[in-house]
Amino acid sequence: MNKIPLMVDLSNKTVLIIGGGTVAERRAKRIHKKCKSLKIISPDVTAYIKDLVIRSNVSWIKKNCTPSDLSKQDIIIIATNDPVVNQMVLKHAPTHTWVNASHDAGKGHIDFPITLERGKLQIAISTGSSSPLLAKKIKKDLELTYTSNYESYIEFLFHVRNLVKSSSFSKKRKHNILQSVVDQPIFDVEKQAEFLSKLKEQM
Ligand SMILES: C[C@@]1(CC(=O)O)C2=NC(=C\c3[nH]c(c(CCC(=O)O)c3CC(=O)O)Cc3[nH]c(c(CC(=O)O)c3CCC(=O)O)/C=C3\N/C(=C\2)[C@@H](CCC(=O)O)[C@]3(C)CC(=O)O)/[C@H]1CCC(=O)O
Ligand SMILES: NC(=O)c1ccc[n+]([C@@H]2O[C@H](COP(=O)([O-])OP(=O)(O)OC[C@H]3O[C@@H](n4cnc5c(N)ncnc54)[C@H](O)[C@@H]3O)[C@@H](O)[C@H]2O)c1
Repeated sequence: MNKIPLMVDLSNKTVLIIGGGTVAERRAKRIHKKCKSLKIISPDVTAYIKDLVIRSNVSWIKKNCTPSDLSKQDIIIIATNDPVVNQMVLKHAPTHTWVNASHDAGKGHIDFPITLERGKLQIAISTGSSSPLLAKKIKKDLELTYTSNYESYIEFLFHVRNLVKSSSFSKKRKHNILQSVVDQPIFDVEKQAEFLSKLKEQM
């Protein structure tokens, strides 16, 4: 296992998915709003992908993939059920392109770990392809700890941190405030607003 977790901005990246089945659909769902463009090459696609093509930046080229389709892409996701095609893409993908090999993760440069999202909080879980089902179970466990009220709490922490960073408080005081809102979490939205207005008064 040679991979490390990274947060990636795809907003100026072009993505190509080869295949239009279950895995392609999962990937398309996850990234279509985040990347510059998303192209899908496959003789057929799921109903969900067809709908995406109608209402978003996703395009579908209805054909079998060939080596000449692989140039000029920042990211290529291999998601066909044909081992010969999957192998062909691995062989012909340009060297600068990041490849996700959903049939055999070890052959690609990037994986799509399962994630738990609570607004700005994102927890990605990888078992290094040992057990995607364990990753799914761990997500379920974490959902019980990081409940939906973390979404507003994370937003609150974001505002506190920005205020503290822009303040002229001493380094020690800045640290104490940032530590206190982690040690004593405030989940109540009204109390969060009170905390922020008191903080502003002190600035
Ligand atoms: C958690 C979840 C999230 C998601 O995909 O969104 C996810 N796989 C899920 C399900 C699942 N995947 C597979 C099965 C069949 C049972 C089994 O094989 O165990 C099932 C079970 C099912 O379908 O219910 C087969 C499989 N998966 C990968 C390979 C290739 C390989 O292992 O090399 C093969 C063999 C393919 C083959 O045999 O041909 C690879 C990946 N799967 C990952 C994530 C990433 C690693 C996460 C980690 O490190 O733990 C990685 C690297 C992603 C990537 O491809 O970048 C998602 C839950 C979906 C949900 O929420 O319902
Ligand atoms: N990474 C994961 O999480 C994961 C999970 C399950 C399965 N898999 C693996 O991912 C691959 C896809 O699985 P799936 O469940 O989405 O399969 P699927 O059968 O639902 O879809 C396969 C798609 O590939 C298309 N295809 C076939 N030949 C093609 C070609 N020459 N060019 C372009 N497209 C072509 C088919 O038309 C179909 O749309 C398989 O290799 C499977 O073993 C990965």
